[in-house]
Amino acid sequence: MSDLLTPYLSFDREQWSELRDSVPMTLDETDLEKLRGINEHLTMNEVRDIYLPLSRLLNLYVKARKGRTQVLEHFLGQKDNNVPYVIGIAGSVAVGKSTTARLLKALLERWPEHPKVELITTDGFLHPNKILNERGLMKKKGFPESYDIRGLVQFVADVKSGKSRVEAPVYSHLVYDITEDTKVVQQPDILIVEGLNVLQSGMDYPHDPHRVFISDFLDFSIYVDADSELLKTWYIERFMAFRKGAFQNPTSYFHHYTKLSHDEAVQTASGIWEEINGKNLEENILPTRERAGLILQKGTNHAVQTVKVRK
Ligand SMILES: Nc1ncnc2c1ncn2[C@@H]1O[C@H](COP(=O)(O)OP(=O)(O)O)[C@@H](O)[C@H]1O
Ligand SMILES: CC(C)(COP(=O)(O)O)[C@@H](O)C(=O)NCCC(=O)O
Repeated sequence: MSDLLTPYLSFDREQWSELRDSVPMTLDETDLEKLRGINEHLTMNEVRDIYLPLSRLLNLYVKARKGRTQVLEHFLGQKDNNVPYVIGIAGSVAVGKSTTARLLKALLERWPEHPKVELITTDGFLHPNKILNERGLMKKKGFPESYDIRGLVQFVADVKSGKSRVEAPVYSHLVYDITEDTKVVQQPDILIVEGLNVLQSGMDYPHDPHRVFISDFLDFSIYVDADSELLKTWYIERFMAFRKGAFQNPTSYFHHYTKLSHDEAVQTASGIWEEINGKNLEENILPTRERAGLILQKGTNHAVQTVKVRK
């Protein structure tokens, strides 16, 4: 496609990082400590060059949306309704959605216009293992049929409609199932919804067609992208790190993986990637990429190489 015909403006790393000159914010030591806590592998260069300009752009979008809402409220003679601004973050398993979401939360809540930023992950809306087992879907976690998509859409719709208190179920990667916990969202200034399915539509759910999608309630969306070979490597690396950490816990669903040799464990992770997550990427996630308002394209070491912004 010629550049003129693409709906995106494309910035290479250098061009994008130059936009940080217009970011009237620096990071102090407390901020840096907080950001380091999000992910030890995250480099501060990456935060400064890529995510600070991104938080600035988002801040401008939030303010513009607020202005538009105020026009409507003025027209209707209403007071400020405090409707949250909703940002969706999509992309493959292991691309870094969760890290991106937590980082953006930390950066966005530093802006005085929107100090209260909440984060929700769509895995809370996976069906519990009991249902997945009954339906023969245990090896389809993350595929459209593994989610209570109506519950998820209703949740986002409730938050966006300004409801004062909305609850979501919580998934645990450790027990590999839905827990008894709930996540309560109470009228934040910004809600970040992170999950591989946030840009999917009714077409992606032929078993349960629905007319209202998550995207109907998103004010902005980001797709985090990388080549599938890299994604597979990152998935295996994370699996190996979990093996040394969380899987050691005897209550972990994957505790038995700690008994495998190094090579067997790599084989296992590679198999899960091929059979489940890589397949889901090709079939159900990658086709939604061009629905995003902004695409972050990562290269080796998670360094963002290109940023594409919808015109
Ligand atoms: N910006 C980053 N820099 C370095 N490592 C990262 C970055 N983002 C993610 N990672 C690493 O990549 C892996 C996947 O990240 P995660 O946020 O858990 O992905 P997802 O939520 O998409 O499954 C993790 O091991 C994480 O530490
Ligand atoms: C829970 C997930 C489906 C991701 O869900 P999301 O938060 O993106 O909705 C995924 O991390 C997962 O567990 N996939 C199943 C195969 C595996 O164990 O990696």
